[in-house]
Amino acid sequence: MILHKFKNQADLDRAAADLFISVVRAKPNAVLGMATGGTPVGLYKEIVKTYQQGLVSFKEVTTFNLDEYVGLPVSHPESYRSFMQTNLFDHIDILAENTHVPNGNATDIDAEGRRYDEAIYQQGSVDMQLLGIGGNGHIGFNEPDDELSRFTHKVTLKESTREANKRFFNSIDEVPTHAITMGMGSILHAKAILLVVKGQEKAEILDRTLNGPITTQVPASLLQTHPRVIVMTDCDVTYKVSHS
Ligand SMILES: N[C@@H]1[C@@H](O)[C@H](O)[C@@H](COP(=O)(O)O)O[C@@H]1O
Repeated sequence: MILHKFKNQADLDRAAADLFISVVRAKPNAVLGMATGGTPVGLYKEIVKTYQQGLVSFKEVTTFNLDEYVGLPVSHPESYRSFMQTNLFDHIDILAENTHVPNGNATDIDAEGRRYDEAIYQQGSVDMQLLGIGGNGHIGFNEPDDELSRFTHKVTLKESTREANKRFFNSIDEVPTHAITMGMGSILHAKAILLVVKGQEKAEILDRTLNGPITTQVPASLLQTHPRVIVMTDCDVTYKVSHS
């Protein structure tokens, strides 16, 4: 892993946006893995700014989002499809048919998971996967557990995750109880991964991600096994590169 620390979130957002933009400039038909939550909002704003300056085009880009709530109408402002439209897709020249978000309203969620993985694998692999991290170490919606799933699948959200996400809803009762998420295998299949972690309250889970044992109880710790992970953060953490 490579750890980049930033003094403020504005610099972090710009650097993260620049990394994604550099991928698209090098490969105009790049496949990008997208994330939702509070963390990527600023970096999506920076990408939109650069697009509006005419410095990058997304006409040939394909995107795959990590996850979606189960049972929330797509038109709900907090569906991850709505989030992506509002924060990014509506403001750039990406083709609608090239943007993929799992369908959380599919009648057969298992079949939807298989369809989603096949769509990713048809593209070869994701060139650059963006990740945030949950307070409990989840990535996508892969929650801590004794076992983790390889493929896109349905998950029951932990109460701590629903609590963390209730700030986007009127009350906890409105936060869905289930989601569909890319599995750990689909995520780790990406050629490169950018993990963005903001806020000192996530310093401890980031430390466990970087330096702790590789464990399914901290799904993000599996990133230690991937050869090309860049971490951008404003947290006060260190990356221990040896046992000493
Ligand atoms: N499923 C998403 C994750 O993809 C996200 O990285 C994480 C952290 O969210 P935030 O950036 O709002 O802290 O939780 C959400 O529930």
